[in-house]
Amino acid sequence: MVFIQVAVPVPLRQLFTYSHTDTLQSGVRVKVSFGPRQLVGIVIESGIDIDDTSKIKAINEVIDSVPVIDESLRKMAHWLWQYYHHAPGEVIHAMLPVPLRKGEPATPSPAQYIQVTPEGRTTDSDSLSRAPKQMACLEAVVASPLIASEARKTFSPAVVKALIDKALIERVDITPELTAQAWLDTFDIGEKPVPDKEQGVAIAALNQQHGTFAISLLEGVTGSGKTEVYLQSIEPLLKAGKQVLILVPEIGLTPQTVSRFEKRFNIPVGVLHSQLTDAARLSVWQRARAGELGIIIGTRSAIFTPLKNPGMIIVDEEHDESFKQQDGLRYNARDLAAMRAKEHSIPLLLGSATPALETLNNALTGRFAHLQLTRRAAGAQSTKQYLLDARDQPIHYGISEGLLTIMRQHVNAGNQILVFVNRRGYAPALLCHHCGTTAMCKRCDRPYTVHKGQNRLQCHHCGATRSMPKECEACHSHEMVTAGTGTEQVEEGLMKLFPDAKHVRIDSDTVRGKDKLHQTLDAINRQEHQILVGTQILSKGHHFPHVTLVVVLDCDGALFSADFRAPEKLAQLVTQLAGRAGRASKPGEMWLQTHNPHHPLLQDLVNNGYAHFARHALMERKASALPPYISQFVIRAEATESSSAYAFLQQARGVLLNSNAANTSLSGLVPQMTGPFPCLIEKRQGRFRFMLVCSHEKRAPLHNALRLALPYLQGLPQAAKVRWSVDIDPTDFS
Ligand SMILES: Nc1ncnc2c1ncn2[C@@H]1O[C@H](COP(=O)(O)OP(=O)(O)OP(=O)(O)O)[C@@H](O)[C@H]1O
Ligand SMILES: [Zn+2]
Repeated sequence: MVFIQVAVPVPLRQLFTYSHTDTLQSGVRVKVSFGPRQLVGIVIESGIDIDDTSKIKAINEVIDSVPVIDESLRKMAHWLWQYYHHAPGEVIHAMLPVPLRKGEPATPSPAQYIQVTPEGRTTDSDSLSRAPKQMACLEAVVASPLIASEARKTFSPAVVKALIDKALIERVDITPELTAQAWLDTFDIGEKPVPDKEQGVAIAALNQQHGTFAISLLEGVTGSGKTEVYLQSIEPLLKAGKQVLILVPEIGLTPQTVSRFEKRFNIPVGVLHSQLTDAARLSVWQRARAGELGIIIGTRSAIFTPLKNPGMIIVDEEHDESFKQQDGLRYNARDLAAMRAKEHSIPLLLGSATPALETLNNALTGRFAHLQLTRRAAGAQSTKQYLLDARDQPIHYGISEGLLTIMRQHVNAGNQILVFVNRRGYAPALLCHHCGTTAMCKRCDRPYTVHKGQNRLQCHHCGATRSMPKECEACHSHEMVTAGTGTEQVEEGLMKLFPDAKHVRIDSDTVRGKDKLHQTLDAINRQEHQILVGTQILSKGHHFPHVTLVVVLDCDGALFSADFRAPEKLAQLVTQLAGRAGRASKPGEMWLQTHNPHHPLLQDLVNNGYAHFARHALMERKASALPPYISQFVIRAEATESSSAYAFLQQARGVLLNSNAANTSLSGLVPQMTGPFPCLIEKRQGRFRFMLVCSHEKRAPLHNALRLALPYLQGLPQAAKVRWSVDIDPTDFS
């Protein structure tokens, strides 16, 4: 009898012991009984010693003969549950594609193909001369078997059926064979520009790092040719049969990036994002694991993709918030990428025009290599930035008259303009003109956003919608008015102000799904639209060669946020938006409309640019003892009674003080705590939300304090009444 430690997918911060007749390899999946349920777990260690064996249950079934999680990923899993203080079983499940979590086979299953029959092989295809489609299909199948569904799509189901009826082709189940380094069959280096001096320096530096662990920040202004540096620095790796994993923030970015990589190297690229089916994700996982794919491009969770011959990891737009998961296992894929690169002894490249302050600090202190591209590629000029003082100006649909004049100049010159609005919908509130009562989402205590096109109200915190009220709930007056401006209203206004210009709105209401976004972006670049109105989506890495003006209608809200990261986020957004203008031959400009034209942040950003702002912001963080100069974690609690959430965190505060004081004589190990105080969004979906922020100048004692406290937190009397969670290195305080 062998005792085996298994990670079981339950929200408990521990491993569980089961028995088996033989030792099992670490990383294979097993089915085990857990209470009344049967769950799929992962073997962590075989042959452990335990004292009391009386209650140990046997493993019900061993699923894999080969581990689904290799040693390097196992080490990463271990690091994840230690560092994020998360349940091991949940960590491992998060790392696996969904079908594998359910216990389905890890190797490719047979798929239906069509192949040529002996009769078909000897048939003279001229005999089909009167059926050219059948002839083409037969010729293709003779060359190599085709996946049945794809053959039906290419040649039509009728053609396939006709050939089957004539017994020239037949259906067979074939298990796809995966071949390592299969991409080398077609690998070819397409046309590429000659790198400029700075790109050349960066590429040479990266070439030196092959086969060793190193982290580099590629800090390159928008349009400076960062992607070109990625392409040229991975070229020798791919040629040598090494795989490259590239993380990108948004799904909208993926199509453009993917085709650029595919075209350059004439190889298939594995794509991973949340809109794929489970089966498609599994297929990429299998092909990457077998070493068949040379390039894998994906969003956050792609960092868990197994690689047979890893050569390099790239995180593009590394500052992007989407790399941090904000629920469940709250990991940061950028930090994980560093762990993985270290484990595989390969380089990690972080690229951004607006690096996160954490990353920039690592580069400035020499922990990361610092590569810089200070000029735009191919002679494009940088975008000039200006502040537009909106005070005392008439405002139409959120646009001041001064701004309108500038917009007219660009529109009349036949150029495209991009209008950024920070919220979707028509207006962020609906109120009664008579008594002033605002239509509120009761579950979130927040005003509903007006969506005029749908004639509905929607809560942007919980997603709840309701029909547009005809009268005020409080006084029954029929005069309802909107307050504030969203994309829908700005679009409506622009239609009136610029009746001859074609416009398009881009926000999550108008572009659902990546295909719609992709089509819209293509239409923009074919100049089918002249005025683009939209939200954050527009800021994400798109190449708009015809845009010469970017306007930001309202950035004042972010200037006074309680979140210490708000200035950094605003500066990144503004700089990325500015980066969409003047990317080709025509110069671009950006105007920020504000009621605070003398605000130091805006002045610094507009006059000195992000690079200067960021270095200055780092000094401020240091002076105020904020990350990256200290470490933080947050305990959040939510409950239907606000007193329960508050009381739980009060008790948690006590535990953190006492358990650490009891366990150590050094009072310096007790974290500094602020709170409990309400989250920036105080209530969501009927639950009141509070947080306790814990900080310490050193990471190790901070994590140690949490480790000591966690078992007590689970047992607190209030713990059963609240939903609570721990967030390590939090980035979002909403
Ligand atoms: N050395 C070069 N010579 C000529 N053209 C180049 C060169 N490097 C890049 N380009 C071109 O310049 C444009 C911008 O380059 P690229 O997309 O690589 O920049 P980027 O820094 O990744 O952009 P962003 O971060 O703003 O999305 C592209 O059209 C690219 O083909
Ligand atoms: Zn709500």
